[in-house]
Amino acid sequence: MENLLSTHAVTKTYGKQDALRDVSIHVRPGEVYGLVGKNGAGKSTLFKVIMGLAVQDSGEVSIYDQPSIENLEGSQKNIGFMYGSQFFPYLNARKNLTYTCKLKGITDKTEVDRVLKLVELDKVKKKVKTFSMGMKQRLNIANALVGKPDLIIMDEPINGLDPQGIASFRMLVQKLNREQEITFLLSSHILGELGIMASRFGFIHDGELLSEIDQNTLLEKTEDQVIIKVDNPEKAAYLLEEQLTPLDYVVNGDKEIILSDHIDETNKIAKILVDGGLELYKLTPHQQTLEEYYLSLIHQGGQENV
Ligand SMILES: Nc1ncnc2c1ncn2[C@@H]1O[C@H](COP(=O)(O)OP(=O)(O)OP(=O)(O)O)[C@@H](O)[C@H]1O
Repeated sequence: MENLLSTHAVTKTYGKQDALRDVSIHVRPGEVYGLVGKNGAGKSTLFKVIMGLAVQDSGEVSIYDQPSIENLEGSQKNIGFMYGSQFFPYLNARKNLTYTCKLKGITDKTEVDRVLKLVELDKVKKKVKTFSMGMKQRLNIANALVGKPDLIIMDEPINGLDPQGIASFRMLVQKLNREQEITFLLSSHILGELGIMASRFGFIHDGELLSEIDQNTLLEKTEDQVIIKVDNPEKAAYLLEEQLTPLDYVVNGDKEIILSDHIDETNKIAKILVDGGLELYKLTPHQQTLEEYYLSLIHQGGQENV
């Protein structure tokens, strides 16, 4: 089995609005897959289609490489979905999850304890209404874990968490992925965090999947660069173009020159600029971030799939 979950050319429109256009993603067993896209990119719509909560206009969803429509109910038991679950505030975690078991038809009396232990809420007795955001998030995960799914899907799971909550969430996902062999499909527009959590990425923009790429390839593609800040960027660009060829650079919104080649020649670059009478404020090596990579993909209109 190559893919635990895949979509094939899924298209969905709301009136005249294209929410998804020919979106094909491939989530392999054992991955933490990060679906990256800004607000309105189509992430939630894709998840709703996968879960059967919205109906696509065309295209297919496959679970274990089988079209899910043939065995929708059976297939979806393998998926835990976290989409802003609502809990009973006046009940504790255990009672809320007992209710989830009832809804899912799970009769095993040890299931609630098993999932509460996995998220370290087994000793907590208080009502859910007194939970912190981080605790609610762990309860959300426990809720998705009920019934031992192979895949957990979470839409914007780190929204609203503080930095400490985000770090604990990341560690919990990585622990469940490693120790319980659970595959995760997560979406986020907080790219820095997703960048260190996921092992593969799908980049979605305006309803289209621009690229699918694994962590190692992403590292190769997020190029090393040099950032230069001077008093006169136009003159600096002219001097550098004159003396370093070929030269690949852009000027960002802060009027900094971002060089993608000649990055090992910082001494030479400094000399060209200073000899040219420029005031040099900054000359620093820089590794492109996931966010910058995403923006460059949007700029190029997207291409490769790896
Ligand atoms: N029920 C709906 N009716 C009409 N338009 C919708 C509906 N749901 C989503 N859309 C539109 O479809 C597009 C994709 O929305 P979607 O919610 O999937 O994006 P998203 O990437 O999840 O963003 P966000 O994080 O802001 O929810 C947007 O332009 C949105 O306005």
